[in-house]
Amino acid sequence: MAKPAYEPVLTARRRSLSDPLAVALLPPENESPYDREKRITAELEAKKVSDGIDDQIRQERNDRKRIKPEVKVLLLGQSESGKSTTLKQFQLLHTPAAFHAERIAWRAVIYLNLVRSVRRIIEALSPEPDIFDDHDDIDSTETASIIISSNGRPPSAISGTKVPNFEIYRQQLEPLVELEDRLINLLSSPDEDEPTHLPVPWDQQHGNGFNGTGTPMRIAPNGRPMPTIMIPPTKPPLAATSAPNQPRPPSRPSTASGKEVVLPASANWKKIFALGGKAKSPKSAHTGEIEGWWADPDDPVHALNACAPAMLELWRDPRVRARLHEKRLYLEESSGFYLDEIPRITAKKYIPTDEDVLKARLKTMGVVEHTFSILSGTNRGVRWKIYDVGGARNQRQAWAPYFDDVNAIIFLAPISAFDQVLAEDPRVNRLEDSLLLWKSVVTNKLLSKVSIVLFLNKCDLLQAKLNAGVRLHHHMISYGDRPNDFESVSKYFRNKFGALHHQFTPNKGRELYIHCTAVTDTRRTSTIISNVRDIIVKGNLRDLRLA
Ligand SMILES: Nc1nc2c(ncn2[C@@H]2O[C@H](COP(=O)(O)OP(=O)(O)OP(=O)(O)O)[C@@H](O)[C@H]2O)c(=O)[nH]1
Ligand SMILES: [Mg+2]
Repeated sequence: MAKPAYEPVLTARRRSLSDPLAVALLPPENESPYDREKRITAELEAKKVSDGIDDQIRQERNDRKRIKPEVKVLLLGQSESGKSTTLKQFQLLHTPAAFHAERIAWRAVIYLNLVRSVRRIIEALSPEPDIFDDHDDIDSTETASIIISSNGRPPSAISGTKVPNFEIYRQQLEPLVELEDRLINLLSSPDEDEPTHLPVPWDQQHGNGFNGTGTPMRIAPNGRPMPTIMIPPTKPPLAATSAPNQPRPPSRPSTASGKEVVLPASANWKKIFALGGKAKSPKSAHTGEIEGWWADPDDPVHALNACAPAMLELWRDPRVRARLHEKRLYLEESSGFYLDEIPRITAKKYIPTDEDVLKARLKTMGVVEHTFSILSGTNRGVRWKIYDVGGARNQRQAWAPYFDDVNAIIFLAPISAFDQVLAEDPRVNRLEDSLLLWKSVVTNKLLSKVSIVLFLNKCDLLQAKLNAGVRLHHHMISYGDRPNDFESVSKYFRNKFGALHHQFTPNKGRELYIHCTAVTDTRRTSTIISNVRDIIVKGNLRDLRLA
């Protein structure tokens, strides 16, 4: 009989005879060929089972190596606190190629931000009271940059500098009304006045891909709302402020009449580089030169470029600045940044810089998720999921489904907003709202095991505001007569938020990490993000080990 390929007996025979187990396993001396064959078959069978178990163990070990730890972070805070800007900083740090690839798509948003700033100036300069506005000069829907007069009088009650060129400016800049409508239509989904439902998915929209009919809230398969991004509403068109004899521009479509404007956050919209009517091929058929949007006569850049000299003159007019100051309209707090960059931004071949993108304002509706992995350093291989939520009051119900599943929260409180009111409710002070929101987050039992990092944000604006002489005490009586400088004020807020956490957290052992931030500042923010990342990962790994 042929010998089996495998001869375990030989192995056993080599064992030392002083080993009792080896002796016990030796085949009997007088083993018959039949018994031998039976024994070898049984031993082969046992080896197969044993090898199978070994393979399984090896496989599991490999699987364990492949499954990297995952960290889920939720960005929380009121609207305009800087959540999406923080997310952009994470993207810039960890997926810079993707961030840069999207840069050009922010062009339309930046144009709209600039156009709105200019229009707000025109409105503020108007000698006519705004007949469409129920709240005098206090814009009920877009208060990010409105400072309520500390003496309690509405800003319109403060008479002052006249701008003799107002009518010329208004006429020269009238094309911006139409341009604004175009940009809004380009970036929005209609009938989105209050976000009771999220817009239809991109691929279900009709026409040019930007306009479609609204359908009930988009829900992802996991039961969570799908992401969208929104642009803040505007005041009525310039027509509302025009002199009685001036012809009024045509009324705006419903999407633009002070309602929210929706920009889907799907990756698709970001692929739309051409903002005009025709998509351009990258190379001209005639010359072989690269062609872009600037070669498209319908692209908004042309209207913007034509208005650039008037915009520049308006913004540089000392009387205009004086009037804005009197009316306490600080455009620096919203998209005023672009006003200092008019020639660059209105250039035909303008490509947004990283800073431009970081400062571009889009209101978030729903929840936006960003995933990345850390490829180097001590936290190599950790997978991150960051959820950016809409912070407006009617968006906050979308937060809760994420509470039972996150490892960390970065809460943003814009402490420069101590003298501002909520866009969604002008009766509510922004800082009061932040404190209440903070309290509800730190009190929440579902979040008791979650690491919390607090960003006291917009410190750059706080500094500028305090330097300009705005006094915290006028808006927060409890501040008393402490010095009105940055150090004292930021320390006061640090203590106030810290004390609420200390008093109300259900987890007394939880350490709170507080940073004073200006999340539009990439250099400072990247250092903070690295620290925060380490803290969160350490906490998360510790929890995994304890589990
Ligand atoms: N100067 C300055 N501007 C900031 C800072 N943080 C955010 N911003 C600007 O404030 C605006 C609002 O920031 P977002 O990040 O969109 O705010 P958000 O919290 O995502 O707001 P919602 O999406 O409405 O919840 C943007 O124009 C930002 O560029 C900051 O620290 N300093
Ligand atoms: Mg946002």
